[in-house]
Amino acid sequence: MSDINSSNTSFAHPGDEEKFAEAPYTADPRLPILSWDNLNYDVKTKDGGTRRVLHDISGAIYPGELVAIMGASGAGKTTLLNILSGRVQGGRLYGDIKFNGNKRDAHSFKRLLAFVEQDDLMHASLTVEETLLASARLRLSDTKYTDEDKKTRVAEILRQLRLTHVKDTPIGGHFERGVSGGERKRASIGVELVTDPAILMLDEPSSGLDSTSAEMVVALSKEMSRKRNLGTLMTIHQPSTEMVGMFDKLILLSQGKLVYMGPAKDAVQYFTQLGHPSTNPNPANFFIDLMSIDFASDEAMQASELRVQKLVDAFAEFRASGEKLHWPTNKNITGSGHDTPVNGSQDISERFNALKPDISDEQASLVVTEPLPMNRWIRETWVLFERDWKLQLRNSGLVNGLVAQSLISMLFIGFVFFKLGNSEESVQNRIGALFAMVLLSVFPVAIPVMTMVLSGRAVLLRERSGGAYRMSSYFVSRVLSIIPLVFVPYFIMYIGIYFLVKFQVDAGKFFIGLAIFVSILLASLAFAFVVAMLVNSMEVAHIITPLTLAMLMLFAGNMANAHSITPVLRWIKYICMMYYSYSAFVQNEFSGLTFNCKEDSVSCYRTGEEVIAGYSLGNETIAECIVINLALAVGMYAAAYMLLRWKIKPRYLFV
Ligand SMILES: Nc1ncnc2c1ncn2[C@@H]1O[C@H](COP(=O)(O)OP(=O)(O)OP(=O)(O)O)[C@@H](O)[C@H]1O
Repeated sequence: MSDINSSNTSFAHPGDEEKFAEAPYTADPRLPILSWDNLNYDVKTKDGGTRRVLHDISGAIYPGELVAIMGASGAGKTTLLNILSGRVQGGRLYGDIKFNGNKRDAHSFKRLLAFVEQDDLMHASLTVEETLLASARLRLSDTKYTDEDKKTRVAEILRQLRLTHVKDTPIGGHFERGVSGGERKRASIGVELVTDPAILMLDEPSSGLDSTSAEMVVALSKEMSRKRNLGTLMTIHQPSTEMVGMFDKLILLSQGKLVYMGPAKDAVQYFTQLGHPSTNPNPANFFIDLMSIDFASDEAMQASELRVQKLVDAFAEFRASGEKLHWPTNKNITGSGHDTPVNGSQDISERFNALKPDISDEQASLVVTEPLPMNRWIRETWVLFERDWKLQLRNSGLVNGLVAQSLISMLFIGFVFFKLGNSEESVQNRIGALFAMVLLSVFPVAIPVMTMVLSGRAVLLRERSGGAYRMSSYFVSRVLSIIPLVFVPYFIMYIGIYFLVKFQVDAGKFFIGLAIFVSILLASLAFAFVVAMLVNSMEVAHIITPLTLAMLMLFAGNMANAHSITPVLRWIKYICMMYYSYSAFVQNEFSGLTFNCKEDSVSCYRTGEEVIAGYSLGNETIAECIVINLALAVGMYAAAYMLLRWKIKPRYLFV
């Protein structure tokens, strides 16, 4: 393949030449933006063998054209799209893929690829405009674009995708009403298009949409391909006749083999020439019927397998011997009718031969395809913080839940242990109130925070695979945006409980208690992050979190005496944030207190120091307890971050 002449670089937006001058791709319509040759993909079977899922697939896509991958269920459409987008994991991949005529560089390829997943993974409570703007702010360079430029670009994309009228409507999701399915899909496309990609790939963009919305998505994809000179590739299950008419090229797959790749409008005629005249007014249904395996009986299966194999062989022969077999029309390969400067007499086999790469049967290497970050860390973190903060405030269930639970807990504890005084009974009540405070700073904090962090995982995966930001920016912004959300209602709870219960009226003790409270809240949040990063399933997380916390609670020093725990398990208290905060709370509150024991009392603590010693809670000073709790929190945040990096760094097969 010829080298790309940089002078051919085309600019997506007139007037933006300066900004796009560094675009590392050309959009010369005579040269394929992506070509692939002899792709073979094997997966492991349960019996330890291998199964070939894709067989010798070759093809190419040119700038400005819209190509559909079609085939029956299990034909290999998604696998091919994943391989071409550099998203396939596991198995063995052989062959060659070239981007712009050259071997792909994982980082720059990902930057120039817009991949729209089948599920529209966006934050439900952000509006359409906010969603696109966040994508633009994160994925466009600040040195090239001002914030105004980014807003202008988003407005332009909204207009092109016919989304301006719903720009202030939330995306919506399972539990909240938002834009329609078709609008959501178009918003997903917009999120990817803000970066000016060279290639747009869409996995089943019509799934779940009514026919009108599906047609609009395909029509807009075509319009975008033309206007922006994008090579657009989509998998599609059973498009309508109108949709088939919009595609420039079709890639027809059956059982992982290529049955046809060429102009969409010539496909019916091609099969007619092979002795299979169309039997269905919808060409897509005709192709699927022709390529499907009939499992009704052994005979039907053999007959259909034979038919498919003949089609595969015929297409291979067609490509190999282009001298004899020509396309029914002499138009260029794209068949798009747009101004493609391709020699009109050139036949398809020549075009395919022109794509022959110099390397073949190359086995894929495993790479971590992380595009390089676009902006400074601090800016990226700030954009993410702003978005997370907005998302959290709009999560009324979470905000109201945290406020309600802190107020209810405050009133409940406050009035159960109201005005403790210094009676003999007040010792038990004080102990109970302090332990309740510890429990309330752990369970009701860790569980909702873990749920919130885990529920954002799908969007994180999508954004990370597009290289929208650094993992550290995500982590820091997530932690920082959650802290005030939890701390504000819990501070109110602390103050309320302190004065209702009437702990020692002493400013020093009040603020030391507050410091202990902060340390346990930080540790609880860190614990929630560890669980959210450790597991993938919400169900498992909801079992693990309360179970682990309930186990740790046994070591907090209230239920079991810290000194008398079975030696083999005693070490657990040293990693138990509840133990340190409870110990610190008890020392802070009881030191300096005296109690009025009844005359006939036999087991009355006379001083607070006796209580601290009786519960074996004075081993570490208050300062040590706070420092250890903070160290535990830092350790857990570090562990959560390492887990995040490990989990969200999928190793893709890349050729
Ligand atoms: N990693 C894998 N392990 C095992 N089998 C796999 C793997 N990847 C793909 N396959 C198999 O390859 C075949 C093609 O799968 P693929 O998902 O690409 O089909 P598809 O044409 O997209 O189907 P559908 O339209 O139903 O989504 C299927 O039989 C699938 O089970």
